[in-house]
Amino acid sequence: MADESEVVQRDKESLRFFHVICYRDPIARKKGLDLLKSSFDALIDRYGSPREVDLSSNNISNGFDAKRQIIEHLPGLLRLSIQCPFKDVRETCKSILADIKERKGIKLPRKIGGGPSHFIAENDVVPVDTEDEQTKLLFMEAFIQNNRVPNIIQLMSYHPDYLDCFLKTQHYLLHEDGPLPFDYRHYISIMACGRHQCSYLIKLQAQEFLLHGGNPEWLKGIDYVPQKLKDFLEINKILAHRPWLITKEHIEKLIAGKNRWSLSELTHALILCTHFHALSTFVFGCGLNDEIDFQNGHTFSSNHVDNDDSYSSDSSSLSDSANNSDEEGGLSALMARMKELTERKEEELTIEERLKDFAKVESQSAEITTSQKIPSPRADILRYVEDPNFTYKDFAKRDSVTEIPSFRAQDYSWEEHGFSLANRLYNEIGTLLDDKFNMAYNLTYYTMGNNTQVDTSSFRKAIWSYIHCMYGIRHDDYNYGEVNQLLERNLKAYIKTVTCYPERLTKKDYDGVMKEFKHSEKVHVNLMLLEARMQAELLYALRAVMKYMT
Ligand SMILES: CC(C)C[C@H](N)C(=O)O
Repeated sequence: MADESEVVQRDKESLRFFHVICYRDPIARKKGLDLLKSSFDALIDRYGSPREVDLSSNNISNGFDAKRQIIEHLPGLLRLSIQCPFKDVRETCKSILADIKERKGIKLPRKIGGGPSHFIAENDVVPVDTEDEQTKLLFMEAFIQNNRVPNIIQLMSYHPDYLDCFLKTQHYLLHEDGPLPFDYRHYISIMACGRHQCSYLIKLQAQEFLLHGGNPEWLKGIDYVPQKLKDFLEINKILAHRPWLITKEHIEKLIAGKNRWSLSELTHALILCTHFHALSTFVFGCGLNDEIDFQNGHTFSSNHVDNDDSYSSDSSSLSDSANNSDEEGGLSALMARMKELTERKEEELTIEERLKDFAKVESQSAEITTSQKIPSPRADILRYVEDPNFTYKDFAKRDSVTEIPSFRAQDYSWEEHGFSLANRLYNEIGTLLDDKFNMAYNLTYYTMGNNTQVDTSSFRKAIWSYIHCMYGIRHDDYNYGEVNQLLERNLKAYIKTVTCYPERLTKKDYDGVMKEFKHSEKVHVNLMLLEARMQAELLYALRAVMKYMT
């Protein structure tokens, strides 16, 4: 087997190799495709010859012989032949593959895993070659930004308006002008995903890290990175699992420390890491498969049996009620409760009553047991993580209840405070995030399962508020009694697992909740979980920055 640095090197070459086609402009793309085709022609011609191949035009010659190069690029070609929004790219790659097989008899890899998610059947997902104009443009955008349409993007495309905001923000955070250098951005993303053992995103970010000139040594783990990055590990850890513990001293330590983070750099880093913590929850919540060209995404063996059940075979589930098929009355009962709440006049609750309701939801949440399937992190993830046993702990069970009161959203809210501070320290990001939060919060199609013209706002609000509640954030004007009326225990358990312990979620958990919802709606719920959690983390982080500054 190749040693690790060789694998890293190979990834890098391969990415560069395929980078030549990532253009919106068809003429530029055509040039790239011609180059790709002629490169492979040259490789095929020299196949078997031990001579080094010189493809100096895109500088990929690195001592690999032609045969090895061809084989190493096959997974990439396979990916492009299937999962690219540009037809010309798909067709060219298909013909190159056919050529390789025909002229040299090389066995081609096959895709495994059936689509972007192992929770959702492939033909229930929006295809990459969709005819829908808006989605098509978004896929093209995503392809140019990421050199691929990642599974995660394909899944989000159930909700194109949201995807639009998402792509803009992620592109801005990772690829546009900003306080942090590119290698730092991708490395911080990797460290963030490490907190939830999200190897899927780690692999994607490691590729980007290399593509943007990152030092391959760093991918050996946190012992190989500059101290400045290491200093960020602690705040990353706390933010990921117990953000209420962040204080201005954490900020101070980084700003005034030996390795001096500027306030802008730190803001960039904090936003990046909240973005990737939250994104990790989405990856697990929707059961994303590895990309086709990742090791688990394809096979060269002809007798490989697709084992899509590998995730569902797990017998542990969220809670006892997971086995209850009728979910406390099902969708019609839920809709009746929603209707009742909307029609009932706003109850005049006293402050004490509201506080009590909040505390009740909070302590009930602490009683909910989540999936017991605790995966042990693999070495390739652990190397980016410090103190892996530090995880979410119920806010209601925090050690110093008196010292850490719940977070009053009215005292420090996204709209009034977080938004402008973010914009001030890192130009424009506040606006982008604001659009994305609003989109996720307000998105509705007025449907629920097979029902149309449904006002779903109370249900969506309950989800959002419940997540904030698990992180100790209280909205004065919300009636927390609604959470208990609208979110049955099993759904709460799912929300808690995805949000706080995403790495523990199983297919059975996904199948066991919101049974009458469509997959697109389950993904919709997951998008809300992602955004509400990101906002919760960010509120704590920005409040600490504000306290440091004043
Ligand atoms: C999460 C879903 C129940 C949302 C619903 N489909 C809506 O249009 O609002």
